[in-house]
Amino acid sequence: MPPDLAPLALTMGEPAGIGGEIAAGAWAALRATGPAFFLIDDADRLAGVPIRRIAAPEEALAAFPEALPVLHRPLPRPSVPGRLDPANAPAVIAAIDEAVALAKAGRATGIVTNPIQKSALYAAGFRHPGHTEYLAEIAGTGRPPIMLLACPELRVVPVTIHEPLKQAIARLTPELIIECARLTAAGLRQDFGIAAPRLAIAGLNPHAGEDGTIGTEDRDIVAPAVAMLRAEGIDARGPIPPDTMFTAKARPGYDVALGLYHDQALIPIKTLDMAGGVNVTLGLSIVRTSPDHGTALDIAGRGLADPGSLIAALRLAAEIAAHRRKASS
Ligand SMILES: NC(=O)C1=CN([C@@H]2O[C@H](COP(=O)(O)OP(=O)(O)OC[C@H]3O[C@@H](n4cnc5c(N)ncnc54)[C@H](O)[C@@H]3O)[C@@H](O)[C@H]2O)C=CC1
Ligand SMILES: NCC(=O)COP(=O)(O)O
Repeated sequence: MPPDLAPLALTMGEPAGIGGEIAAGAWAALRATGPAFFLIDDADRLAGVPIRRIAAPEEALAAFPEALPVLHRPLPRPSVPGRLDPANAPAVIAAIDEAVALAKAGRATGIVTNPIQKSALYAAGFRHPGHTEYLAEIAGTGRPPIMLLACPELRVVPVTIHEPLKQAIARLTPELIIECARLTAAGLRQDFGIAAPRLAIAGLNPHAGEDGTIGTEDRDIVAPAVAMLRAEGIDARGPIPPDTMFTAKARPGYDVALGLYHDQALIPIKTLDMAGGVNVTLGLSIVRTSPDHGTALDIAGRGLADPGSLIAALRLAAEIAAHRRKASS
């Protein structure tokens, strides 16, 4: 573990979910190798591993090999696994805000977010569909955020994110696809060190529309977007029939697959590697990753939660930070 690097900041996520358990599991897996991180959470609710309360992120590196460093932020009400409590929602959001502020100040190398229960935050007045959109507001660069999910065998980006499917399809335009593709290509260059990313863009309809005979969106929206991207030098292909673009044979042919809506992009990666998938927000001023799964309220507190995706998220955040450091040196 390089001694001079700031640690990563890990947020509490939904206190009734599995965030605390997987944070403990991730610490146990990474304590000897890093990357080092500290958790912003109520230290009193954490169990199973040694905990070290720290007063500042700068104390985390020394503590990390021996105990999980925690910036203690007491919850208004004790958390109960599986039971949502709206009184704790402000603390969940405050942990995200604090992690972002620390990353912006260079006191954290990046942020890794534990899953939030979106409906619980909406009920408490949170106005953003998820972290991705919230982070774009508080740590964005003026461009739309891109949600990329990555596992060793596949990267995917949904062009439209958290919105009803009907609305997502109605909103599809060549411009929307082009903007998403440009930002994705820039993100892969900056954060993954891929000099000339190859983009595969899914079709919308069965067989990518079969020459306009099974829906016209592929011909009229996706194909012009691909042509424009190619004209400006981006290695884009599509519209590709969505049912075959994720096969083992097809995947090595591209660096990222753009799905036109949330589930078109996320179902393949979660099916392929739920335990190893990582959610990354491209286009922020800070590094942000997250496990690919949600709060798992159904298993919270039962010792069943797999920390694999969080471990992968911590490792990937450190790798992305290293790419950014290299690019700026
Ligand atoms: N980045 C984030 O903050 C995310 C938050 N969510 C939120 O999570 C909440 C629940 O969403 P669901 O659709 O139920 O998805 P989920 O991922 O929480 O659960 C789906 C299934 O996978 C299992 N599972 C999830 N993570 C696991 C792990 N680490 N180990 C073992 N089993 C695991 C659960 O027990 C459940 O059976 C929603 O409010 C959703 O918005 C969902 C995805 C990402
Ligand atoms: N389905 C992925 C997801 O919900 C991720 O949301 P977030 O990272 O934007 O909170």
